[in-house]
Formats: sequence, C-alpha cells, structure tokens
Amino acid sequence: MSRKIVAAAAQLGPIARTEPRSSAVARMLALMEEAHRRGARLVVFPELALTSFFPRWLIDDEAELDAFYETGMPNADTRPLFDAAARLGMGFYLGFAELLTEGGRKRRFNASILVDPEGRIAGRYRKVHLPGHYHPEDWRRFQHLEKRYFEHGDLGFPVYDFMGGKAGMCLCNDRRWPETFRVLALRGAELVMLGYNTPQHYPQAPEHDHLQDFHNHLSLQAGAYANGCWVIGTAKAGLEEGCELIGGSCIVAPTGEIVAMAQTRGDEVVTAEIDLDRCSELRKNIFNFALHREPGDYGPICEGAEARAAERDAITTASRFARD
Ligand SMILES: C[C@@H](NC(N)=O)C(=O)O
Repeated sequence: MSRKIVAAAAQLGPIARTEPRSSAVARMLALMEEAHRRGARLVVFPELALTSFFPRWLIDDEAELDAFYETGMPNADTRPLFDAAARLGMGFYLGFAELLTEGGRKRRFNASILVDPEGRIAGRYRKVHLPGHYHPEDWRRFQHLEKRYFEHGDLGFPVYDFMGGKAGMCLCNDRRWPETFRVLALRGAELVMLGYNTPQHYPQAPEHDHLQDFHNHLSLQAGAYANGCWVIGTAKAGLEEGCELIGGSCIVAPTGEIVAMAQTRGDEVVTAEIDLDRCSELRKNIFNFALHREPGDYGPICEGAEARAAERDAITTASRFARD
C-alpha cells in the first residue's frame, strides 16, 4: 500500500505580545485551510505557536508569565484547531508552552503535540535541548531565558505510529544536535517534525548572524540524510517585537534535499508529497544501521548523564518559580 501523503509546513509571521491566542489560532486555521486546498493531510506549525516568543523578556510577575502557558490541551482557544483537524481529515503538529502542577509544584515545558486526523492527541514531546541562559544578561539586545522558563523535557524522544508511518518530534534547538535525529531514527522514525523560533542575531557570536539560515538548513538536511528520514521544519518568522526571526520553513527528503521552502517571513504554507517508503533508499543502503553502525565506538556520547542531571537539578532548585 502506498504511503504517500501531502504534508505542509505552515509558517507563521510574527505574533505580537498583545496578540490574543484567538488571533494566532485564526491565522493557523487559514493556513490549514490553504494546505487542505492543496491536498495536504498533515500540517506542521511552529514552536510556541500560540504566543509571542516570550523567553526574550525577563518576566518577574508570575501571573504574567503563567499567561503565556497552556494548562490543558485542547483548551477553549485551541479547540478550533482540533475541530478543523477532524472536519478536514488532517493531522497536525503544534508547539506551545505547557504548565502543569504536580505534587504541589508548577512544572513548565516547551512542548509539542501530534494530533491525528480525527482530532485526537496522538503524541507528546517536551523540549530536551533548552538553549539560552537562566539569569538575565543586560548586555544582550534581547534575552533568551528558555533555561529559566522551562524544565528539561522528561519524555526523551518518543516515536509514535501516526498516519500510516512512524513519526517523532523535536523543537528548535534540538535540531542542531545530531543525537536528536539519531535517537528518533533508531526508534524507527520516518518523519521528524519540528517548529522553531530562531533569531537572526546570535548575541554570543554576531559574526555568525548571516549564517543563521544556512545553519538551520544544514542541521535539518544533515538530520534527514544521516538518518534516512523526512524532516519538516516550520518557523515563526519575521520581525517580532523588535527581534528578527529567520524563516526558511521547509520539507526535506531522506536524501537531504529540500523539496519545498518558504519564500517569505510571513504567514505562508509550503507543501510537498512525502513518500515514507523512500526512507529505505538510505536505511537499506549507506545508513543501514544494523549492518554499518558501530555503537561500540560511541561510548562518550552517553557519558556524563548523571553529572548533567545534577547540574540541571541545581539550577531548578535555584529557581524561585520551582520553589513556589
Ligand atoms: C536560538 C535557538 N532558539 C530556540 N527557540 O531554540 C535555536 O534556534 O537554536
């Protein structure tokens, strides 16, 4: 049976700090309808797709911070996306900030979900590689406080049976780490979906600003090729609250070739037919893991896990939000 589906990357332009979720959702619904008109059955939205990219601000007021998070999914604001999925017979990926209370403690994650064409949640992911910093740094033009506002994702990199194939998720900075794609591929992922918010300006090395689009595509294309999987990467793009975000949303074939790419930094849909059976072109040949991979020589990749967890715990303990 053919495993071809038309898929879409649904790029969003900037979302203002005051823009209500209802407006962001209306924009996403319009993109979903457009993707549907082009025959798409799957649509990938960005990271933190419902709000402005709030880690760029130091937000001391806890209620103000909480307002950027979702405490349940679906909720009144996002219900229309789930209803549209069922009505149009389309699956989707959505990135959002997740807030839950466990054991009397607030837990915050940079999260994503997979929703199936019946409008049901079929998979969850919480961002593993959190970039940026914990303490505000005045020298920056804008902050990147993901380490302050999110815990390290506690789900690892799960893979789900989804729309006739095996699918995995990641979020933004995760794509720069080859381990993300490799772990997903070792679990059988044929399609990896991700959303991103990537500033054009990289404060620690501004001499790399002109390379941001290149590094984005380098990571996505290498991830696809070295693991023989399809990759769909979707940006929140454009000038958002004074911070320029790259676009370049794209669909990458298992050969590493970009087969569709956004041309703007605004709301834009790009589509391509993805044939999940094409993964075997790589996985049965140059990247036949069973035949050619040499895990016995990869030891250092997994060393230091306990020390790293202890470092993270120390930061979490220092967090006044976590203490509350
Ligand atoms: C800077 C960082 N942004 C993100 N949202 O993870 C990245 O693109 O790697």
